[in-house]
Amino acid sequence: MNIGIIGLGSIGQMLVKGFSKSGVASPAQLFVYNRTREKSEQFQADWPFTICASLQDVSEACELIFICTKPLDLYPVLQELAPQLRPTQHIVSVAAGISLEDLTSVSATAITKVIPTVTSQILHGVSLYACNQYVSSEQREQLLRLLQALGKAEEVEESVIETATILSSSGPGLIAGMMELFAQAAHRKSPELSVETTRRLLVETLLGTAMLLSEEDLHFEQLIEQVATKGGITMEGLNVMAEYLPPCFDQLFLMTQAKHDSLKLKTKVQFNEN
Ligand SMILES: NC(=O)C1=CN([C@@H]2O[C@H](COP(=O)(O)OP(=O)(O)OC[C@H]3O[C@@H](n4cnc5c(N)ncnc54)[C@H](O)[C@@H]3O)[C@@H](O)[C@H]2O)C=CC1
Ligand SMILES: O=C(O)[C@@H]1CCC=N1
Repeated sequence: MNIGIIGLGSIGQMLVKGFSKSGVASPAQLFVYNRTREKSEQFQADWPFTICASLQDVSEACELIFICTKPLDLYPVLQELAPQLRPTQHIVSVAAGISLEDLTSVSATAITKVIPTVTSQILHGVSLYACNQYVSSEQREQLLRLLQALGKAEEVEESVIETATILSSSGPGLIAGMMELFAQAAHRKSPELSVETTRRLLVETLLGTAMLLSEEDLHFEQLIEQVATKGGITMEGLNVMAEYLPPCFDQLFLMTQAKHDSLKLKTKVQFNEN
């Protein structure tokens, strides 16, 4: 099956790499359209997909089409595609903050909302997904096979997709942000340890931690028990985090939800005005 990718930014590129590296689809099966063609040409050197000259070219060639533009650039793309869609085609929107209801209002055809993650370029991470009522079981299976090649796939209700997005999709950026603050604090305490060194120590620690949790199927609490010797040092750090981090994470969810909501308002205007 040919797969269309519209928008070759972080997520479009992740899909090209992930599908190709996993072998679930070869570059020959990928048809890419990006607003600026040069970007596609540069990327094509490593991943020999087909560059399309228009949305129509993608639509003619592909049964499954991922729209990977930024949320505010999605409406015009879907609006142009809608009249030419065949009943067998399946559209995937990866835009955070655009509801299936709004998407389906433009085209009463098979549409799935997928919230991917950049970590899927190395075939790890979770893709969240929710399908509309027009997606057939065969289309769902086909998509699931692709998403599972990128890591794990988890079907979620739209009512919780925005909270889950912060964990699985914003997560890599947020974790990197936390690690940078951790690295900087270590350097402030011991300036003779360069920030490069503190970062390097943390990356390896992050990798080992994730692998241990996953391979031994440990809960966070079980790992904490292994590390934090009773009456020892780690417990002091855990106590500080227990005091200061819950309000920080509550605020993080508050602010990211507010951003989701304002994005939804802006995109809803586009969908309702037309
Ligand atoms: N970056 C991430 O980790 C995640 C992003 N998303 C969603 O993925 C979407 C894309 O995000 P990014 O890849 O980060 O953005 P990006 O800005 O890196 O990429 C967007 C791409 O779309 C292209 N584009 C814009 N209008 C176009 C059009 N009319 N036709 C063809 N191409 C067009 C741009 O040239 C650009 O290459 C967003 O809707 C975002 O909400 C979802 C989950 C994770
Ligand atoms: O930051 C963003 O808007 C996108 C959606 C989730 C992850 N990245």
